[in-house]
Amino acid sequence: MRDGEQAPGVAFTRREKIEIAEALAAAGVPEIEAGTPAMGDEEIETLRSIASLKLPMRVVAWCRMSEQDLFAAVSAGVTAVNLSIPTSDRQLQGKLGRDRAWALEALRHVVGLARKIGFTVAVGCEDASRADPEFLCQVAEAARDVGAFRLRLADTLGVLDPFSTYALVRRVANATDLEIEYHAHDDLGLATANTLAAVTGGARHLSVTVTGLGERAGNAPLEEVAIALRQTAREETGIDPRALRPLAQRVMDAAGRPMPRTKAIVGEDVFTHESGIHVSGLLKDRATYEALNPDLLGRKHTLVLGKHSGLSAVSHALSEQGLSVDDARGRTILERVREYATRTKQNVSPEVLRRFYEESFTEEALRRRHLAVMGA
Ligand SMILES: CC(=O)SCCNC(=O)CCNC(=O)[C@H](O)C(C)(C)COP(=O)(O)OP(=O)(O)OC[C@H]1O[C@@H](n2cnc3c(N)ncnc32)[C@H](O)[C@@H]1OP(=O)(O)O
Ligand SMILES: O=C(O)CCC(=O)C(=O)O
Repeated sequence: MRDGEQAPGVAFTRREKIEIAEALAAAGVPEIEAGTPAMGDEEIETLRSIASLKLPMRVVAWCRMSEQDLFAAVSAGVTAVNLSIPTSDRQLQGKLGRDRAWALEALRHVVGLARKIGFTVAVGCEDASRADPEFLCQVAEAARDVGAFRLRLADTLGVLDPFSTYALVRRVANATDLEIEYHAHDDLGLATANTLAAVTGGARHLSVTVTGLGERAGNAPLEEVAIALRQTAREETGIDPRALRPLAQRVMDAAGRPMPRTKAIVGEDVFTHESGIHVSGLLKDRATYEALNPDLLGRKHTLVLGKHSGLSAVSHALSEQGLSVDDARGRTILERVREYATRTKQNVSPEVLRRFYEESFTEEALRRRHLAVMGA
């Protein structure tokens, strides 16, 4: 809810954030980063409202590594904070005019203070992907010494690939007994792959956003990570797969963005089949073209008719209307299906298919008469 709402032009109302928090909890999400108290009174009140719901999840406030942000989190009534510090020299120097020694000192001071106040504290390593891994290990050691429970490694600019993610996470995870979180960005389209690589490297906490909504190209999508972990690594996340699509739609509505039809796991078309070869295979044995069982997500396969359909698809669609055709008539109808799909750029509805079926008799009669005239 924090990085997701950083997507350009996305701005949730308090009511929307509360409803999204409730939906996330209902879906089994164990933790939300619900907002940034430093943004001011409205955000603080929203965080306070979410925290007061006492949902079965940890509600975290995102803060810079500063006393000021920490006190804003106190006003927000949350019990957990992510205290973020730039960790690359580029960012430390370029945006703060600081160095590594300052970062370690600020971390010890602010995390120590947060622990005294009673917060559960995670430390966010901004731009960890461009940081010296040795320095990240020092950050981990300092964070652990002053009572943080987790270290977040953020690929803030989305520059890593799965191999470099694995190496980075492994290196830091081996050097600390803090729990490791990985926070991916999708600038290279690798956020989900990198997040899975981070798990293999030792991360047990994953920053994700619904549909991958987030800063610039966004983050790793919750739905992709949850289902990919289950399918490829046999890791259960506790997320209810059936909740993912309604959740994604709710968030897209609040974000004022259309859901891409091809969006993995939750998009309209991801279990829709048009190509003749696929449809023919599915009709014989659905396992031929099914990697992910749609039942898991409360969804089902849909067969549609279009430019790439074959005879099996046409015969099947007609049989669903109680109609049957021989191959010759089926192929006549298939020609019309292809022509229609190309001309209208739409699939053929059952009503249009029925019309093609009915008209195929007239066409045949006309063709017969034409042949008879030619013969005469
Ligand atoms: C990678 C990420 O996603 S980081 C999270 C990004 N999230 C946001 O920016 C949340 C929305 N932001 C805001 O509402 C505002 O930027 C605020 C309230 C946080 C700060 O607003 P302003 O006081 O007006 O500052 P402004 O936005 O101009 O600049 C950000 C300041 O934070 C400082 N800063 C950035 N990161 C850190 C950090 N980890 N620790 C301490 N200070 C930091 C910058 O140096 C800059 O301060 P400066 O102007 O003294 O150099
Ligand atoms: O430092 C953090 O908590 C991560 C912040 C973030 O969103 C990022 O670096 O992309």
